Amino acid sequence: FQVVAPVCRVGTRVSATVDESVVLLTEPMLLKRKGEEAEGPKAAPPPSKAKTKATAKATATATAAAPRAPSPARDERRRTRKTYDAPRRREPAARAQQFRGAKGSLKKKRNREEKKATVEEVPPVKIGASVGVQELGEKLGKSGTEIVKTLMLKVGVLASVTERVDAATAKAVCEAYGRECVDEEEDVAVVEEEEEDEASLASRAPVVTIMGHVDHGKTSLLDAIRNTRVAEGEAGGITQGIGAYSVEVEGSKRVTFIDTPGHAAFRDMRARGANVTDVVVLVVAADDGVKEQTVDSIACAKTAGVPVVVAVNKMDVDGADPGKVEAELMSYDLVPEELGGETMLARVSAKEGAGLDDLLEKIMLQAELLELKANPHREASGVVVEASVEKGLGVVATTLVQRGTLRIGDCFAAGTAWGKVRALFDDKGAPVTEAGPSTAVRVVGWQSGADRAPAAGELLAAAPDEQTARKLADARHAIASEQRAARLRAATQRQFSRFVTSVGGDVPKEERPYYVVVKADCAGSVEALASSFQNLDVEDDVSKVKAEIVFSGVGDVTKSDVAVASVSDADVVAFNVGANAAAIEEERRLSGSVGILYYDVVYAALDDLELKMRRVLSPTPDGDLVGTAIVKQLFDIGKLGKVAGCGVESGYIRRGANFRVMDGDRIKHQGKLRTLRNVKTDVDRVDAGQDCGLSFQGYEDYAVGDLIECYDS
Ligand SMILES: Nc1nc2c(ncn2[C@@H]2O[C@H](COP(=O)(O)OP(=O)(O)OP(=O)(O)O)[C@@H](O)[C@H]2O)c(=O)[nH]1
Repeated sequence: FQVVAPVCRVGTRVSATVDESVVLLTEPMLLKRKGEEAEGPKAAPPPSKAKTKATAKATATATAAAPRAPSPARDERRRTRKTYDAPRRREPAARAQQFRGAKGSLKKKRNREEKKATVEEVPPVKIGASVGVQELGEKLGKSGTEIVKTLMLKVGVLASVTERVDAATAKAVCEAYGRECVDEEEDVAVVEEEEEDEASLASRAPVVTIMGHVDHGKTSLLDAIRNTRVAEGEAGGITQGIGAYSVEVEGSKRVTFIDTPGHAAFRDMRARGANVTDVVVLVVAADDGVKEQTVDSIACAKTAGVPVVVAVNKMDVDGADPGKVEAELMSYDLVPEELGGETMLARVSAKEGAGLDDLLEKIMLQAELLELKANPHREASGVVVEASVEKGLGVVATTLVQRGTLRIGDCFAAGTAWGKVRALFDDKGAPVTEAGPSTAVRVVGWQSGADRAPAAGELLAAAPDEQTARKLADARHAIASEQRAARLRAATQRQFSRFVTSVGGDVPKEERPYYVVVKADCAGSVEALASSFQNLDVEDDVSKVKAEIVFSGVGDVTKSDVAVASVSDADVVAFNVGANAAAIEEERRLSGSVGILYYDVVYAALDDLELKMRRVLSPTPDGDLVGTAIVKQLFDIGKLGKVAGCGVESGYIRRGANFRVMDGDRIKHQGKLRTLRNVKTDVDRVDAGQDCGLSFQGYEDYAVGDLIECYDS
C-alpha cells in the first residue's frame, strides 16, 4: 500500500511505501494500492518521515536511553510537530475555497489559529522508568482498555490494564497517538559521562583481571600473590564465583585483582571482567601452551581494548617450554618485548612463588603507561563483582569502586537493589569506613532483600537519600517483573499457536522449552549458570528443546521458588545452596511434578540438564503402547496425499489414539492420524493380523519399513 493522506489525528503527514502491518498501526487513513489512482485529495509533499513500527520503537528506545539534555531526537520531534501548522501546498479544493470569498478564508484562518493554539497547549507526556497501563491511559486521555489494544496492535506488546510497561514501550504508545513525551525527572544520582575536571583527578590503582585456560594456574597465581590459600576447597576444582582483592606492591602502590574463573561456562562473566579492568594478566601454563580458552581470553581483552601482560606459569614443571608458548602467542599478535614486540611477559611459578615480583613490576609499568586517574571527591559509583547472602548480614556485595568514595551511611542503588551502607569490609575482612577509586570492598546494608540481590556486573551508584535510591530500584524491579511476566506470556502464546497449528493439521518441527528456576549461592554463579543454560539446546528430527530460565536468584530454594517452578512446569536448579523446609515440603506436596536438583559443579549441572532436555525432546506419547504396525507400501492418493499401507503386527490401532513413527531407534514423528482405512472403508480400529492404509495429520515422510506405534488410554 501507499499512504496518500494524513495518517495521524495530530495532522502529521506520511507519504511512503509501507507494509500492511504498518497500515494496521496507523490512524484511519486513505490508502491506495501501488500504481492505482488514489481516492480523495492528493498528498502534500512529505514534511515528516514515515515511521515503521520498528523505527518507532527504536526511536523510543533511543529516547529512553538518551541523556536528558540536549536531545536531537526530541528537537526533531518538536520540529516535526510544528510542520502540522507549516504552510501546505494548496489542494485543488482549497484553491476553490479561495474564490468563495475573503470572509470564508478569514474564518478558516481563525479556526486554524485556534487549532494551532490548542495543539501547542498539549503538554508532552512525562514518562518515568516504567508506567502502569491504566496510568498511561490517563496521561494520554484514553481508557486503559484502549491502551491495551494499542499496545497489542501497534506496539506488539501484550499487557493488561493492571500491568506496567517500560519507558520505551510507553513512548512507542505515545508516538502511536502522535504525542510527544519526555523523561520524567528523577532525582537519582546516575554516573555522569561528562569529563571530570582535570584538577579533581588523582592517580588510582590499576584493576587487573587474571585470565587463561582452565587449570593453567590463575587461582594459584593470585593466591601466591596475596599469599593465601583460595584454590584449596573449591568444589570440583574450578573457581566458582568472582572475587576482587587489593595487594600492596612497591611500598604504598596498590594493584586490585579481579579473580575470574577459567571455564568456558563463565565466558560472559569473564568478558565483563575484562571490561572493568585496566590490565589483563594472561596466564599460560609453560607445559601446556596456548589453548582454546587462552585464545578466547586474548579475544576478550582485545575486544575490550585492554592491554595484556603475559604470565608464563608452571616454570617449575618438567617439560616447561616458555619459548614454545612465546612463539604460539605471536600468532595472536602478542609479541614479547624481548622479541621486539610490545607485550610484557613474565616467567613465573605460582607453586614456588618465583618470578612474582617481575610480574607485578610489569603490571605496574603497563599501568603507568595508561595514566589511570579518577576523582575521589565525588559521589561513589562502581561495579558489583559478586553478591551473596550471609547469615546475620543479609546481602553482601563485593563492589569495585570506580569513581568517588563510598562511605558508611551512603545510600545507593544497583540494578533492582538498593540500600544504605551499614558496614564496609576490605578484601581481608577488616572493617573500613570508606573506599575510594579502584578499591574492592564488601558492602553491607542492602535493604531490598535477598530476592533482589544485585547481579554481578550491575552498576552501583550513590544516591542523595534513601527515598531516591529506593524509587530507582523499585522502578527497575517493576520493569524486570513485567519483562519476566512478558516472557512467560510469550511462552504460553507460543505453546498456544503451536496447538492451533497442530489442530489445523500442519505440524512444523516443534520447539519446546525446558523451563528452569535457578538458585545459587552468589550472583556470579547465577549469571554463569544462566548464560550456560541459555546456550543449551537439543534437537531431533521432530522437535527442538531449548532451556529457558523463568526465574533466577541468590539464596536457598524457598517455597515460592517451587511454586513458580510448578506453575511454569520447571525444575529448580539449586547450585551450592540448599532448600528450606517449606520448599522441601512443597516439593513433596507436588509429588514429583517439580524437582529440586542440587549441584556444586557447573559441568554436572550442564550434563544433567542436557539429559533432562533429551527426555523432554522425545517423551513417549500419552497413553499405553497398545499396538504396532509396519509400513509395507506407500500410495499417492491425490487429495489424501501419501498413504502408508501397513500391516498391524501387534495389538490394535485406533484412529483417535496417539502415534509415533519410528525408524529403528529414531523418532521420526509424533502425532495423530488423519485417515485410517481397511481396504476402502474408513474404520476406527484395525487389529493385529489385518492390513490398513493410514495417513497422518501434517506428516507424510514415512518410509517402507518404518514402525508405527499406537498409544491409547
Ligand atoms: N607445578 C605447578 N603447579 C601449579 C602451578 N600453578 C598452579 N599449579 C597447579 O595447577 C592446578 C590448577 O591450578 P589452579 O590455580 O586451580 O588453576 P586455575 O587456572 O585457577 O583453574 P580454574 O579455576 O579451574 O580455571 C592445581 O593443581 C595447582 O596446584 C605452578 O606454578 N607449578
